[in-house]
Amino acid sequence: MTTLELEITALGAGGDGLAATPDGARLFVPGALPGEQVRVSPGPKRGDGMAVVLEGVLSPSRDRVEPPCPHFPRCGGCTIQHLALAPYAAWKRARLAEALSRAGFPDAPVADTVVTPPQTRRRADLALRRQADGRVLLGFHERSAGAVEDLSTCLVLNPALVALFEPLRALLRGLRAFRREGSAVLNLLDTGPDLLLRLDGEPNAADRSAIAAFAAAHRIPRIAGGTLKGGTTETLAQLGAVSMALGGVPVAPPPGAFLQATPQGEAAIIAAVLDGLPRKLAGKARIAELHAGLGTLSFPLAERARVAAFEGAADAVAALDVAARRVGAAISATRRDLARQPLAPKELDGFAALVLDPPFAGALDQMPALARSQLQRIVYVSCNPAALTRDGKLLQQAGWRVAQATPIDQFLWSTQLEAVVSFERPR
Ligand SMILES: C[S@@+](CC[C@H](N)C(=O)[O-])C[C@H]1O[C@@H](n2cnc3c(N)ncnc32)[C@H](O)[C@@H]1O
Repeated sequence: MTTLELEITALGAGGDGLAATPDGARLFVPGALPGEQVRVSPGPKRGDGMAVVLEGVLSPSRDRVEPPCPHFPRCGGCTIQHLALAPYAAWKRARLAEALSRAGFPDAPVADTVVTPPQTRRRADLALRRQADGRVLLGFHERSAGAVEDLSTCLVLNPALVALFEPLRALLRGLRAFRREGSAVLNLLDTGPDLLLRLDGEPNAADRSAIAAFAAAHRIPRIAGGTLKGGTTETLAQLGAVSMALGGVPVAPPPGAFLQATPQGEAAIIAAVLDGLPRKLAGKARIAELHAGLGTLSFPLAERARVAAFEGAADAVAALDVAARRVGAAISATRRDLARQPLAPKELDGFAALVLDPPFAGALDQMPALARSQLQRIVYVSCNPAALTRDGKLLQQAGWRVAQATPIDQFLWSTQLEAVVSFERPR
């Protein structure tokens, strides 16, 4: 094929337009929208078809809009800025309906998508790269290849974090600890930005004083350091306490801690989780919460029942435990690796409901026990439709049904999709 004209029939899960060649081969057309007539040229082969290059849009969709960010479409942070918000939200809703349908729930009631506004993301994991000439690139990985898109701005992140881009580049330029590769986790807490720099070298005394001066100049209470491999972190500068209110309770997040990406997304998730619980909970009702993190859901849940919270990360569970004890919240926080040691069906007896919020991989190891348990309600917070399909199918096979499902778009203009799905066991 040299160039080809074809019609886009759908928007795929990866945000590419989908089309078929006259002989039926599947084509992925980045940047194209359903209903558009486009001209394409050959691109790389993919396992499930061929990615092609969009040469021109011959008849644009009415849903096409001008992408607002100068870094679009190179930056991997956003994939779908060229689609108007209403069809974008409908596409995300349809993806959740499809994920549940594949799990065996074709008639699941799926609410409209909760879309979060631009400039509200309070957490970013940025890639850092030093060029041969010493220049520092800071941004998200580009969609193609492993390059880093050097960001001058970002329309999804909170401006308080964007304001740190240029000063952070200047700091990194001078650090001996930063040789070629690194990453910066930027969390915006109630006490201000909280930074975790993962670099490929050891900070020396000059690095440490430059980092401390940077923290003071930009009112950053804490900057922590770590290696690219992950693992333990070290406080490099601490000018004050760090704190984040979760369900109204102040918690001290460890460096680089998981936070729900936006305050609006967090509020929508909490509302959907609480709404997914049984209508009536007895005074002494107990709720099991898996993958509790710092307690984003635990504290709101503790307003309704006693919460047995389980979490794998030692520093997160310690922060949750300290905060819960300080305010006397009805939460018992236990460290447990739920992949290696899932809760057994017997341990689940007596809970009025269970809430789980697993990482991207889902909760495959935990699902068989949940399916077989005596539980009547499971509220599943998902950040991966494929894992939700796989895990939901196990519940479907055990006779569970979907009571309600809410898509939540915390990562505006991306292909990511979060959802809160309430499963109930028919009596
Ligand atoms: C999507 S986050 C949700 C955290 C929390 N519910 C919140 O809303 O902030 C997933 C959580 O699962 C935890 N996690 C990941 N793997 C785990 C495992 N094998 N066992 C227990 N917890 C795990 C992570 O540490 C993280 O806190």
